[in-house]
Amino acid sequence: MEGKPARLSRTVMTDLVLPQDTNHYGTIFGGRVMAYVDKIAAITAMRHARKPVVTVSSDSFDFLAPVKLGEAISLEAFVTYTHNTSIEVFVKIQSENLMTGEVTTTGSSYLTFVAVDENGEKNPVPPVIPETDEERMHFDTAPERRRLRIERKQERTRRMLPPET
Ligand SMILES: CC(=O)SCCNC(=O)CCNC(=O)[C@H](O)C(C)(C)COP(=O)(O)OP(=O)(O)OC[C@H]1O[C@@H](n2cnc3c(N)ncnc32)[C@H](O)[C@@H]1OP(=O)(O)O
Repeated sequence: MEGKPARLSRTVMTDLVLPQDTNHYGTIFGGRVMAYVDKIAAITAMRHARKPVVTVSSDSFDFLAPVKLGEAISLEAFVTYTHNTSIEVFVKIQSENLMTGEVTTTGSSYLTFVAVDENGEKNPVPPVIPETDEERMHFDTAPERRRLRIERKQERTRRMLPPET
């Protein structure tokens, strides 16, 4: 399958933080941010694969700074790595104080998707071609992240099994 540059699926999304998005501290709900992250990452993966995708994994999520009521939340996502049927997407989250223009990075995460066919069976994806220094950095470090995820999944699966008698 022919490779595709990461820039072709890069996705940007901005929204205004309204009262219904916030908790009683006047800052955005963590769950709302995670929903945005899953959505933008899924759009990016589908733009790359041009097939339906399902989320199989999300890496740990660090909330570095709150996003406040009345600020803009901006997310940027791009494909960092592909394997046979899986696509890794990096998402960066920033807030912007619309009065001052101050921009703060508030979090980031990697998500992994699997492309599926009409029966929900896994399906091959085109390789990604990194072009910028940032894309190459994420690409070069991806095999190690993939290895750790697979290890973590095996360990969790083992822990969910009933103890042997
Ligand atoms: C858009 C949405 O939000 S969908 C809703 C949430 N997501 C879902 O419901 C998905 C539920 N899961 C599934 O349906 C199945 O696990 C499937 C179809 C995705 C995969 O089925 P399986 O045949 O068991 O897949 P398998 O274990 O071979 O893994 C498929 C690929 O995913 C990768 N993978 C699987 N689990 C993980 C994980 N936890 N982390 C990272 N990669 C993973 C594998 O390495 C493999 O990659 P490769 O083909 O590129 O080498």
